[in-house]
Amino acid sequence: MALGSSESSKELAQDKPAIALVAHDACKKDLVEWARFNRGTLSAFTLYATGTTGARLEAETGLKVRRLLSGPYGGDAQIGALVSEKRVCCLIFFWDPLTPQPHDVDVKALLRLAVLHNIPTACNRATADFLISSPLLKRLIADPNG
Ligand SMILES: O=C(CO)COP(=O)(O)O
Repeated sequence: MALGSSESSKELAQDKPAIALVAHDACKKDLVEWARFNRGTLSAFTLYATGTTGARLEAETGLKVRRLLSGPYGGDAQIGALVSEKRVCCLIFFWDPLTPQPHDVDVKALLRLAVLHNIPTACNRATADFLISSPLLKRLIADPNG
């Protein structure tokens, strides 16, 4: 998979569980704030994000992010593939309920795949708080393959 950010091969080889992070433009500030607040926990995971979301997360939180394509250019579809292969344990997707998106079909497909493959998904900050503080997530950090 083509990744946008440069990481050492050592980091790529680490067997950490992975989380996917995505936010529409109106929600990016909220996601960045949430990620900054949860920086410690998130650093235990490999983080994937769509292009612009990932760039903001890296710049504003210091977290390392594997950046995929921007959402409207296929990033949601790439996250959908990770979800379908169960390569991410959670999806944090702050989607904008007030603005039409040119790639709405991709957004819908991603959310459908997350439900289909039973991937825990947070679409707002309150749910993301529950997810990130779940004991199940802590168990996954301790045993990524468990
Ligand atoms: O459009 C998106 C999700 O549908 C997000 O894409 P960006 O992170 O590239 O803005």
